[in-house]
Amino acid sequence: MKTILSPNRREQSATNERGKLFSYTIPMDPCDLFVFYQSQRTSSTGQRFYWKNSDGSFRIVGSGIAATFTSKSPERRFEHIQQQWDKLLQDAHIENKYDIPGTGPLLFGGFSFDIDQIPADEWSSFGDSLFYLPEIMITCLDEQYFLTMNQFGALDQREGEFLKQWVKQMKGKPNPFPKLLTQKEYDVEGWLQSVEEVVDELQNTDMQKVVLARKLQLDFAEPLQSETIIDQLLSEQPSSYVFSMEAEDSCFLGASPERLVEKVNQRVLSTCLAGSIARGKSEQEDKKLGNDLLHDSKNLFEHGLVVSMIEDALRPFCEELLIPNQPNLMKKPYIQHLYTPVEGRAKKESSIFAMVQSLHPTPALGGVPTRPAMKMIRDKENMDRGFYGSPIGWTDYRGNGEFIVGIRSGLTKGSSAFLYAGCGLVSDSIADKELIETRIKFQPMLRAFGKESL
Ligand SMILES: C=C(O[C@@H]1C=C(C(=O)O)C=C[C@H]1O)C(=O)O
Ligand SMILES: [Mg+2]
Repeated sequence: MKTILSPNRREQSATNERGKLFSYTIPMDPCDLFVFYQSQRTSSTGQRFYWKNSDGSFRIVGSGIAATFTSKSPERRFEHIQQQWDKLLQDAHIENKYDIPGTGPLLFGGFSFDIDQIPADEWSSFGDSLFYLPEIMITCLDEQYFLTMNQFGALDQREGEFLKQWVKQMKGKPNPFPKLLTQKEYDVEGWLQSVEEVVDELQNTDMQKVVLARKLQLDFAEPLQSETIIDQLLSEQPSSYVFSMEAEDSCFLGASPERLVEKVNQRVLSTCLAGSIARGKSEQEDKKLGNDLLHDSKNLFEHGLVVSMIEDALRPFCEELLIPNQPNLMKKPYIQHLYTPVEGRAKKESSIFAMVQSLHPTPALGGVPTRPAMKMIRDKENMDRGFYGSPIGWTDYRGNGEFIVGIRSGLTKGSSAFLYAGCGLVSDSIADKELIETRIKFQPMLRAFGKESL
């Protein structure tokens, strides 16, 4: 069980009990949220986050931490975060005239993949659950911009006006990458062996799917700056979610194609994503590969398990749920996936945290049945996934929010980076093919770190 909280963090958690929250939202002129993130390097490194949704219509950036939320009880972490959040909001003073999701007090953060895995040093700043209420936040929805400030103790509203003027003048370019010293692909032979062992279990037991991941380590000559990597992700993966969350000297970041759940008012969206194939070099080859994927029984099975689980997990929270019978293709640079969109109408009382809890982990990252698959991953993967493959996202004080699955992602810590990629194993998986699939999935993050390929 993990109980990693630095003294610093514990102190910040205590601010939750420090008094009344004052939150104040004002509209502002258009600005570049990423430039704002960069500009906060000196004042707020380790306390920033960035988020862009897949079509770019919604972006948020946060800087400075007004309060940190963690949970002392890993088994009840989803409820605990929710309870602390509700308590803080109960007597908060909120001035927000705008009915815009993602404005006003908002929590940004995520949960680790598996509370029972032995924690790795590199994830020590994240723990089992970590959420921030930012001091300063800029929200952009459909090109409307808002500034939110959160503080314990009364706020001087003139500060907001001052900030707005200051943001207008910001410019900047991220620093170039430091020199790459070494690159380590962890025990490939051992991983292939684990795949064989898992496939053997899948052939001889009731287990149907297990997702096995692996990691790469890159060591640089100097500490990494998260903006250098986000800048690359924003230009190279424009149709994915791009996210970053800093914690002390670490940053979890990535460009994920996979929405776990979005809730705005009563509208619920989720994504079933599993089953993969490379992109073609020509349009014709690309079409052929896509078509092969749409008809491949191994991939369709891998995908179908995700669809049924998501359906079962969301059904109790929704009055209505719409799920197409056949998957589509989702094409991203380097990879194409089988994709089934899910749409629903939430019951009035359904909370996004409860939905996240019931969805995590879907068989896109865990397996079927969930518990034995999780144990298999714990035993065979030989690593701590940390926040990789986990829910990461935001929720506002009105209960709107969105969480994605933190894949195509990596962690920076000081001058090191750890990249993660996995694949869904079923009974007819072939180890070498699955290895190639993980190589393709590493590609976007490797590029974001300035590398062409493995
Ligand atoms: C596990 C990852 O991706 C997941 C696994 C997939 C697969 O095995 O086909 C496809 C999409 C994701 O749900 C990853 O990118 O690391
Ligand atoms: Mg796969």
